[in-house]
Amino acid sequence: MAEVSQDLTSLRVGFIGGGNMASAIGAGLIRRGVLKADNVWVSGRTTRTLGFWSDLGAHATLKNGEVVENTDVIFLAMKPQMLDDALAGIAKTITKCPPSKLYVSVLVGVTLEVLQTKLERIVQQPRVIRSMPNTPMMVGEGITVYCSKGTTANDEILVNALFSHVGISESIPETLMNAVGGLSGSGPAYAYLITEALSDGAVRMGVPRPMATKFAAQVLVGAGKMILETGRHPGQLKDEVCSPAGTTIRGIHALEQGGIRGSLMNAIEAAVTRSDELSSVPKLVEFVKRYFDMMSSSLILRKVCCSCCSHALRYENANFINLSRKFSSKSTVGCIGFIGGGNIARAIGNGILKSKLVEPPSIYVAEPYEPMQKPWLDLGTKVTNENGKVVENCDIIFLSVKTTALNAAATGIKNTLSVPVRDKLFISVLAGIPLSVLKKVILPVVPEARIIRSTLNMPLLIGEGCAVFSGDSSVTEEDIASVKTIMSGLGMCNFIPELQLNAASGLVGCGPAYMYIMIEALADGAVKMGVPRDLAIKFAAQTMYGSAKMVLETGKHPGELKDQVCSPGGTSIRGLHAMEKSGVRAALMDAIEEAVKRSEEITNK
Ligand SMILES: NC(=O)C1=CN([C@@H]2O[C@H](COP(=O)(O)OP(=O)(O)OC[C@H]3O[C@@H](n4cnc5c(N)ncnc54)[C@H](OP(=O)(O)O)[C@@H]3O)[C@@H](O)[C@H]2O)C=CC1
Ligand SMILES: O=C(O)[C@@H]1CCC=N1
Repeated sequence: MAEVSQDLTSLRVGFIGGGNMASAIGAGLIRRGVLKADNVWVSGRTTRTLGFWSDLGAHATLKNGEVVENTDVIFLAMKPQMLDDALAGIAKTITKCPPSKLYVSVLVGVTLEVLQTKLERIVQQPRVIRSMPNTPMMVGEGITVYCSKGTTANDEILVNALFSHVGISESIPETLMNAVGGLSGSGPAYAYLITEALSDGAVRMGVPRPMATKFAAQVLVGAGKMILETGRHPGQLKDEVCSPAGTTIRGIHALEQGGIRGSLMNAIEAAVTRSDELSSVPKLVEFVKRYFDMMSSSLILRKVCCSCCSHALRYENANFINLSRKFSSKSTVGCIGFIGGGNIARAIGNGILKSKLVEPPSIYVAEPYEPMQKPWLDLGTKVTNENGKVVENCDIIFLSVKTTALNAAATGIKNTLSVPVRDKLFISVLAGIPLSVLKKVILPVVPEARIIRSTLNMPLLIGEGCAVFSGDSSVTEEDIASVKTIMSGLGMCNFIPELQLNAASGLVGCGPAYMYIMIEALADGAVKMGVPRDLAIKFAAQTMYGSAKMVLETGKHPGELKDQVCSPGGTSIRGLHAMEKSGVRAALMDAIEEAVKRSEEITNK
């Protein structure tokens, strides 16, 4: 396996083709300090992408031969249909005979056999690795699979080390390359489309656009990471988000009615079919001809409007979002209580303990159901049947019972208090229950209680949650600081007006369940095309996670990021077409609408 710590700063790396994929790999590695910009050489057919590389401090040239002469590892990073042209470019511009070099192809569908045969035109016995990376490498969360021919063990170790610095990297048999590529290579495009559609659904229900896109991306980050870190089945994780007769199951129903699983499987099959087509040499030749015909007419267009066509990926100039996810405003919190010790309470409790905000004995949990008590006892927290005990001992109390159990929880407090209490901060996680109702139920039992209403999601468990809070004027600045401190290790935290809370919860609270079934469906699609199940689930989750992180870290529109994945006439656009035909966007918007309607039903009960 790769030695990720291996020092690669003296390695000289070349890219023939400096577009989207080369930028994701090369700029990702340079920005992480893995490669020195001065050791990177990049060539293009035109100057379109070269300015980006010069600005980065790399050597940019129109001569492919210069790249081969000056580097040890050469990435072939042009479109598959431009391979012949690029190799001819090397032969034409080389000034001295290239010694043995390692070639790494990122070309979708082009087999090792074809690569080797073609490379033999310029070098004897070429060492070649066929790889399939993806663009979230730019933020260090890519996936690369590769296979090789004629290489040495050191070549594989080196390439694995390079790719491992910017994400997951695995060697697989060549027979699986197209199938995995349909999931991981094209997958970011599906994930961006899903992000955009979730954001549209939330906007439709009244959430402002920047908030909707940020929450949608964080839901993908959290869900993907939950699968990768817990190793649990996506279906199991989905079940934990779906309360009986709750909001999420309504959303899931809408997704299933929209045929979401079939549609995602279709997307993978369509992309893999296109890879298989690109692997077939006669079809490739025919495609090259069509491509050149199209290119000659688009070159005329380019002359007319070259300023607007000349945008390459310019990540360093991109409007990076300062997420301020981890709050620095530290406020001290005393003991923290939970009335109701179920899934979401455990997610919060685990997160609090993981971030070492308090020790386990400072957490009090009232939970009557014995099997639910066990995990809390195992954590070393104090567990009781008496709600009153929790309220007496804690200043901040999470109300985390089922929505239908609110009145019973308040009665439970009243009946088990040994002394009168007042002036506590309650944070309700009950979907749909408005502040007015919460106050009516809590204030008679705990006078002067300040109440915050929230929607949180399960990826809190691994520090990648998304939480939204609302409170009225009784909630103090100090309360807000305490909430932010509690949330500091749990993920993204936002205060919003109560009016927007139901709409946001249709995305934030329920969203992970939508993601889990989509990850499961993407994995099913890859399994259908021959990828082993464990790899398929891991790659599907990582693809979702990495793509969502791209949206959050680059601040670019998901549509723009999606375009960077979709090569003209390539595999990803085939997959997207399959998804659009089955109405995936409408299904996702319906899911949010249904969940919000259910929240409103609960609110108005
Ligand atoms: N985008 C993605 O998400 C992924 C892409 N890939 C693979 O990566 C490869 C590149 O895709 P992508 O980066 O998106 O495409 P881009 O169009 O963004 O980049 C292609 C680059 O190749 C250059 N090029 C074209 N012909 C030649 C030539 N004869 N000599 C030197 N350079 C040349 C282009 O220069 P110019 O602009 O001047 O024409 C451009 O810089 C494809 O093979 C694709 O299958 C694999 C996985 C994911
Ligand atoms: O769409 C394409 O063909 C390329 C390969 C995988 C991702 N983008």
